[in-house]
Amino acid sequence: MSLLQTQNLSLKQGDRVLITDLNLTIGAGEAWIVLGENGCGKSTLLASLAAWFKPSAGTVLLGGQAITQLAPAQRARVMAWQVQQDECPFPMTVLEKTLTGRHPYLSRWQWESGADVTLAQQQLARLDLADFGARDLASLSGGERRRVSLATALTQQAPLLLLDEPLSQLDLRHQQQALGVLREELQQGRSIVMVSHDPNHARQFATHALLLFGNGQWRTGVLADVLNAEMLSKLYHYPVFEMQQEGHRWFVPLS
Ligand SMILES: Nc1ncnc2c1ncn2[C@@H]1O[C@H](COP(=O)(O)OP(=O)(O)OP(=O)(O)O)[C@@H](O)[C@H]1O
Repeated sequence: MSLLQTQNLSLKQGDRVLITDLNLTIGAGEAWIVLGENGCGKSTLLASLAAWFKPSAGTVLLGGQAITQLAPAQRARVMAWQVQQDECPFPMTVLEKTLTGRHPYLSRWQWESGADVTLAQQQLARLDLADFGARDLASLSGGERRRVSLATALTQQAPLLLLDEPLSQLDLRHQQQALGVLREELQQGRSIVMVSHDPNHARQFATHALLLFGNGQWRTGVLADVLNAEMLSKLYHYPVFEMQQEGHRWFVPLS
């Protein structure tokens, strides 16, 4: 059975049609990269997969059940959603923020356990944030805060990760580190849907791609079938060419 499925999902923002009749099936262990121009609907799609944004038509099934019929805590035990802008209105330490990833497993007045704290600290350490636990979240740089938000999603230990530009604001080394962490998550059987603005990230972790053209049209499939220079040129309305080196493919914009 698929982990997440959309059936004829259509999304609009105001009068603008973003996605029409999307049929997507995400299985265990699959890694999807979602690509498309600014404003084409990537975040809106993730929000609808997380039952936060109401589609204009169609359904989202999580573990075979309509997502709207699952309670928020039930959904959150299956799916962790890292949003694009993760502003926190309250003063909070990095560890407190990361521990919110355990909230789907706690009852109303229950405190996090020692095991929860250890798990959160482990996720911080995987993203080079071992010494940041006591820091005020508001004092962090943009890239550091982005990594805390990814660590929070990882702490949720959900089978499916919906990640909205998790690598944005990360420097080159931390991007590679985060991609390594995501590959480890895949090896453990988790599934990932990741929005990115760099088609070259696909090569490093993805099995499948979803291309959104911003006018209702979309394309899905295994990476080799969907990702090529012609398709990316069409997607970005800009000429892209493909370079091959040591068996790897790279997509480069023509300048
Ligand atoms: N509340 C709203 N009312 C009207 N239009 C909206 C609203 N929220 C978003 N939009 C528009 O919907 C479109 C899709 O937005 P979305 O955030 O999903 O794009 P995106 O593909 O994630 O973009 P980016 O790459 O810039 O993050 C954009 O044109 C945006 O301006």
